[in-house]
Amino acid sequence: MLKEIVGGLVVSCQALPHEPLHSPSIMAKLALAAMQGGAVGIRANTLADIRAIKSEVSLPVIGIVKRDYEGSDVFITATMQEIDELLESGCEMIAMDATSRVRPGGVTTAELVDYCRRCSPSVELMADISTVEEAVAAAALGFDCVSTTLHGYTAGTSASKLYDNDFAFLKAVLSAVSIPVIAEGNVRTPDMLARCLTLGAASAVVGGAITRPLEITERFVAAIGSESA
Ligand SMILES: CC(=O)N[C@H](C=O)[C@@H](O)[C@H](O)[C@H](O)COP(=O)(O)O
Repeated sequence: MLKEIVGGLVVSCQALPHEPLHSPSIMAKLALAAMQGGAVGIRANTLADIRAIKSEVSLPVIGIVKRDYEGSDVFITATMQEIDELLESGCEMIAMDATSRVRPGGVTTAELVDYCRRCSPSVELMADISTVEEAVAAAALGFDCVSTTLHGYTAGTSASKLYDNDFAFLKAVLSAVSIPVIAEGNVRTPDMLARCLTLGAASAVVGGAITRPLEITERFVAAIGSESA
């Protein structure tokens, strides 16, 4: 999959149960629109959504399963159960939380990588990281690529956004690891996407700015009146 997405745009098609577009068939249509618009890959959540997307588009899919567990902040592909669901989905790449946080049940990220490699060696693995140290650790564990997905979404990084200081975090990760780095998280405009690729990101994943109309509407509404202020 990595080869197919280098230099291109991956569109994340996700809607959680509390979101208006929550539905596998809607995610499949969003993926179709993304493909027709020129996306080279899709990122999607849950076995049901991935199945629906795969029946609608031919693009490779980065699969995740978001599930909350008591006693752990890890929610993106946290345990072997989620890995099993993704292996069943036929996705070409599995993304999992690769932060330094403790996983549910005490399973380690290294054990999950090992499990994926044994069960399905052809499925590529993406490490969703939040810090440079986690990116370095993920490369050492044998992940095929790292994604900046969780930068800004952990207790230690919540004050930061990927685009701060002209993508300073992305630059730091790019200089720290030799495996491909994917820019993901708050890439909100075409100019931002272009900047990430110019800086050396292998690809970028864009979600909300394309597939979450509620978020897009809120941004427009927030601008009302701001010109005169
Ligand atoms: C932090 C987290 O849960 N990120 C999730 C990871 O799959 C998705 O909710 C994001 O939409 C995705 O990372 C793309 O980011 P953005 O929607 O900002 O372009």
